[in-house]
Amino acid sequence: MDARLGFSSIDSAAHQPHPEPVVRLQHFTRSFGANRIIDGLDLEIAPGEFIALLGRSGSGKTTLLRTLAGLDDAGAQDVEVPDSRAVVFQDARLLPWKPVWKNVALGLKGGDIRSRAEAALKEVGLGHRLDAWPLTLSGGEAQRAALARALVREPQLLLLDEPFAALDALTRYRMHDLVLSLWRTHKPAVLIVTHDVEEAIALADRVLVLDKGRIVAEERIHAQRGERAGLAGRLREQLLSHLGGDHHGEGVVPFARQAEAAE
Ligand SMILES: Nc1ncnc2c1ncn2[C@@H]1O[C@H](COP(=O)(O)OP(=O)(O)OP(=O)(O)O)[C@@H](O)[C@H]1O
Repeated sequence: MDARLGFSSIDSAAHQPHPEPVVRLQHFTRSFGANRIIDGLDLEIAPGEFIALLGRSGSGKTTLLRTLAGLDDAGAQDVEVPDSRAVVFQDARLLPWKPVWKNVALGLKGGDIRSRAEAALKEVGLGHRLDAWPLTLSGGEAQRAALARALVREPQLLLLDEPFAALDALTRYRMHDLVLSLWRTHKPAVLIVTHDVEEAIALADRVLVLDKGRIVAEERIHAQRGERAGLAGRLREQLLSHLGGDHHGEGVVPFARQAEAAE
């Protein structure tokens, strides 16, 4: 580990204890016709771990997320995931004919559904919009409602597919704070798909870079989230180099080793 920068290659993390993973993919492959979109991918996610998945357009991020979400039946037999999962997409996907609280309560079973939905909406800062119609919400509010709808189910795995991509920068930063606070409270494992390297660095315990359906780089970030601004520059450059690079099946390249070689 590079103590100055607060991040390390996956090699140095090998000595840490490994709790039983909530997600396990072993040599997972998914093709559409002749196109292999996910190519022999190995992935384990620990309980409560926060993972960011970066990758260029078409690298297979959404295909992987849909697989983990159970939205893609093909190959599902090779995929170990928890039963309790929830997904938040780039668009909030609220039903416009139901008030916000009913959107959050949709599909809930058991007693006092309204108060559970209400508590979730208060937690995301929407306690004052319980009876509002979805079309009257701002983009940020709609995503808050989508987060409430996901978390009211107390998922073990929360999947976020570019959830803040359509928001302005300030709203996005607020959503980052909100997601981190919800994550600390509810402790799901999280996988966020994003194009935004800063977002990945700000949020994740571990950043993966996907290219042509393979993980070509992997980075653990140890620094406290409030102290990440300083390491963003160098890590950002390294992650960007993997997003723009041509990998030809080299496998995972630990950044720290590359950094050492460069010094
Ligand atoms: N149902 C499908 N049928 C055929 N091809 C598909 C299907 N779903 C995805 N693909 C193809 O798989 C490839 C990867 O798509 P995917 O949406 O996973 O990429 P992505 O990394 O999420 O891209 P983006 O960042 O642009 O959303 C693309 O070439 C896409 O056209």
